[in-house]
Amino acid sequence: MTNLSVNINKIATLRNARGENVPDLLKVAADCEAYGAQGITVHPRPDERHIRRDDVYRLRPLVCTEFNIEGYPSQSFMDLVLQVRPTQVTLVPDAPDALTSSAGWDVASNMEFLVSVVDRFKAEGIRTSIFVGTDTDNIRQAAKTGTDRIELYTKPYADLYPSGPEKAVAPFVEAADVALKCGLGVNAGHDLSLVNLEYFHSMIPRLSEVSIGHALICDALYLGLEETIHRYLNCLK
Ligand SMILES: CC(=O)[C@@H](O)[C@H](O)COP(=O)(O)O
Ligand SMILES: NCC(=O)COP(=O)(O)O
Repeated sequence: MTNLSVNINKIATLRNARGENVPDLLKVAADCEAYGAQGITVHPRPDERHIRRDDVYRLRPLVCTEFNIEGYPSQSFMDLVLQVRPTQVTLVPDAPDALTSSAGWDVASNMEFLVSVVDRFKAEGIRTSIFVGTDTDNIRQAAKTGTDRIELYTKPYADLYPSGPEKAVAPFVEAADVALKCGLGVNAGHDLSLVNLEYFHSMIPRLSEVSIGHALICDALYLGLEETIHRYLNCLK
């Protein structure tokens, strides 16, 4: 079964626009779970452009599905995660000023660092996931870190999908196959949408989780949050 984890970053973006509490991030998270989402994802970036550290603390007691925190493992980020103890932490190689995540880790070049971070989180019982591209040698290196899972960066798939779904998904099918054979769980995310998700899942049915935010929240502006979440869940059946 592939879990849908709703990334609520963009709810925080809208909330921050007026400096008050509308929309209420915690209510949206609870509603996403009530509508069937199997997880909530947040990406507290250093500049707190959307999700703030305080949001992460306030969300923790409320999230009753899987709580996934994404970010670059700076000391500040690690301290936050170790205090909050989510279900899963997803390690992302983003620079502090990155507009959004735009690449996975070069694992071999960061092996010692990633091993130490993975060890620290796993010692506290927090599931680990490393954000990577589809390069299969890099995925084999990721397995050597001891991480529980990888998360496949799916923007390249989303970009190519309109011009050729089969060509777009092929590297991801191979990458997932290699990861699973290495004993890794496989998550996926970034720019997945109602346009491209069902095909992606049909070609990689053993995905553990997709984390989806930007497109889902945009869809909800037209369809409503409950209907939108139901449509995304239907893509994962
Ligand atoms: C790792 C990943 O792909 C998502 O966390 C993405 O980076 C969302 O971040 P923004 O919502 O800040 O674009
Ligand atoms: N890990 C991907 C994520 O959490 C959401 O990415 P996006 O759907 O906002 O592109």
